[in-house]
Amino acid sequence: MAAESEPEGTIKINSPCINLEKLAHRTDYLPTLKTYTNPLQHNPFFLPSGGFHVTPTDIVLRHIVYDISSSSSSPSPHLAYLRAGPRKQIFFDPTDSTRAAIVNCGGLCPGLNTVIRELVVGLWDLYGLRHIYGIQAGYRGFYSTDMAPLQLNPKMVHGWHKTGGTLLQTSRGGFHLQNIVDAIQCYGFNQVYIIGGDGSMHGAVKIFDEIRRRKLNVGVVGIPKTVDNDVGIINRSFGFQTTVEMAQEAINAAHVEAESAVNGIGLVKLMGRSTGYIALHATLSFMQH
Ligand SMILES: Nc1ncnc2c1ncn2[C@@H]1O[C@H](COP(=O)(O)OP(=O)(O)OP(=O)(O)O)[C@@H](O)[C@H]1O
Ligand SMILES: O=P(O)(O)OC[C@H]1O[C@](O)(CO)[C@@H](O)[C@@H]1O
Repeated sequence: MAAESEPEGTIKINSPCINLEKLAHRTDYLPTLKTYTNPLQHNPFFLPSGGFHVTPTDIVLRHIVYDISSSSSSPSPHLAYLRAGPRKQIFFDPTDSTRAAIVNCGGLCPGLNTVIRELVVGLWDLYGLRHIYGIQAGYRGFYSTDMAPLQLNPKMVHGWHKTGGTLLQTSRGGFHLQNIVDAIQCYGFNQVYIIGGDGSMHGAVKIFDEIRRRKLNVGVVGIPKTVDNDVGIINRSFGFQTTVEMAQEAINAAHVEAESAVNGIGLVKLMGRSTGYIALHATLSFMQH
């Protein structure tokens, strides 16, 4: 595969075998966007070793298992995605005016507070950001007059990973595209991190489309949240493991009851939507007969 980088972040692939999924980027409509050296290079607590940085030619294949004798199970060209991870050059000035917003929407999932905390600590300590805001109660928190964004810093989120639920609160509904993008513009946010399920991600795409239409210098990041672990292109969704552990406790309790009764049967109903990974993993790891 021959690949040629244009500005950092965009890439031209010359391979009939790889079909790289196009990722919308601000350079599509802001071609002269300035780049900056990633501050991780100079962080005294973080020394990136060789091969640490992800380059524009790093990809992830959609399918990793193929039968090369069968044309039907070997899609051609192979679908691939750009790999996420730290780049040597970044498109935000970390020391200056960059303002980040974090929002979570939809239902609860174990680990939400941990993800928010890690984002805040990572942005603050590793990238040097000093303007990080938590949007309260989902999408409506961008524009609701009674819920101003919360200014976050590592001290404030110190113990958040020990608390369940989400300390930013969450909600469904309230997706008003123009109000949300107006608020992003008004608060001067340049980075918007959206933690949510499929509904939230549909919203994230619409938000980026509107940001592109207005030609704003704002990056939108979708962080998939599903307790069901039903997103095929990631290894494991956060919260899934905790859910499996809790499910095992329920199975264990039902098992004890069933064994203590004559002809006893324990029945445990688990969530998991159409995939059943929670039931599968909890049952396999319990393995009592
Ligand atoms: N198609 C869509 N376009 C824009 N916004 C959407 C869309 N679907 C849902 N949303 C918005 O995204 C937010 C979360 O959606 P939803 O309640 O469906 O949860 P979710 O993100 O799918 O998470 P969960 O898996 O927990 O249900 C809501 O504010 C909702 O209004
Ligand atoms: O509220 P609904 O549409 O019944 O969704 C329930 C589903 O939501 C989840 O709790 C989380 O996606 C699934 O495990 C469950 O099947």
